[in-house]
Amino acid sequence: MTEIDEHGGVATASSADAPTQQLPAVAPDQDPAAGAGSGVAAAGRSGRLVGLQTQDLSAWFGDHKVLERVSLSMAPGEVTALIGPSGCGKSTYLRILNRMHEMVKSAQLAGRVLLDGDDIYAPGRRPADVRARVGMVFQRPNPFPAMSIYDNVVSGLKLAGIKAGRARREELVETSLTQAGLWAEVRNRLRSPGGALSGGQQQRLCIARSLAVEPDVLLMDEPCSALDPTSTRRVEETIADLRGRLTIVIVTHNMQQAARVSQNCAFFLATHDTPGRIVEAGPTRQLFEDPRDERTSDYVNGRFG
Ligand SMILES: Nc1ncnc2c1ncn2[C@@H]1O[C@H](COP(=O)(O)OP(=O)(O)OP(=O)(O)O)[C@@H](O)[C@H]1O
Repeated sequence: MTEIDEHGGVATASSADAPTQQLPAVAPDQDPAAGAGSGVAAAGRSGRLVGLQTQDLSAWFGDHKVLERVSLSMAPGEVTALIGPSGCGKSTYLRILNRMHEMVKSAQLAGRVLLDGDDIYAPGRRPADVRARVGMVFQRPNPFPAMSIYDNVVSGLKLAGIKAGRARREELVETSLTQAGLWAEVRNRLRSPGGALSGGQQQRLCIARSLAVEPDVLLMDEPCSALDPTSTRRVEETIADLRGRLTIVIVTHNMQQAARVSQNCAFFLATHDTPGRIVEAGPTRQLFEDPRDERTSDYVNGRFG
């Protein structure tokens, strides 16, 4: 088991969780260009589309094991949706992908997380560097309410420790707000407080704040669950526009949303005495129209959860 100390350091792993079983994974041969829309450039700092992969990932809070050997490939430039009933470990899994899991004191994990083939938990890898490449948007929009729209976007850079001159900041603010689908609505009031925007606009502002850092991956934890249907649609349009620019992993309880926005899907399931595992993962269309596992069929058709 890999122990994470409170500073984000990682101690040695024992062989207790050595891989014994390969769980279903998204086919690695999917064509990333298929998600590239109209041939737009990759938005990430590395200038190309980058994939994310977990290998036999297990996680604990204290003695409570919440994830069991989760192996999954999240294809570059595509949207992967994580679905499953409440408590099956989706958010925990997502938080492991950008080293936020270790912010909980009792948190532990085993297994590997590979960003573009490199282990984000390798000794010496700084959590802040990982979080600059793997951004996160949360369930509730959390802009700084008193800070201007402009400064909210720029704050992403400051939080990530990225220095940028005034011209570069202005360019990033416009680009990020444009990519987040908010520029046209706020371009004439960039100095107004972020808190004065509607809930849906605030969520797109938070997306812009994440994009300003030019991450390779954007994690979204139920980004529309606090939004009305119109705002939800705008955020979904934003996700569709971002497809092909960066790799997106989204947790959602909304099956229609998973079907609308994602190209790949992973169905997680836990029981009262077994930790969360992936039951089935693959192209979204297959999971929804021709699932291999009866539990997947029952879940996506609303028969439980
Ligand atoms: N900070 C924490 N400390 C202790 N246990 C936690 C913590 N966060 C989550 N858990 C536990 O881990 C398990 C997985 O929770 P998690 O939030 O990852 O599930 P989820 O599938 O995202 O659920 P939901 O869909 O309701 O958000 C649950 O049993 C939960 O109680």
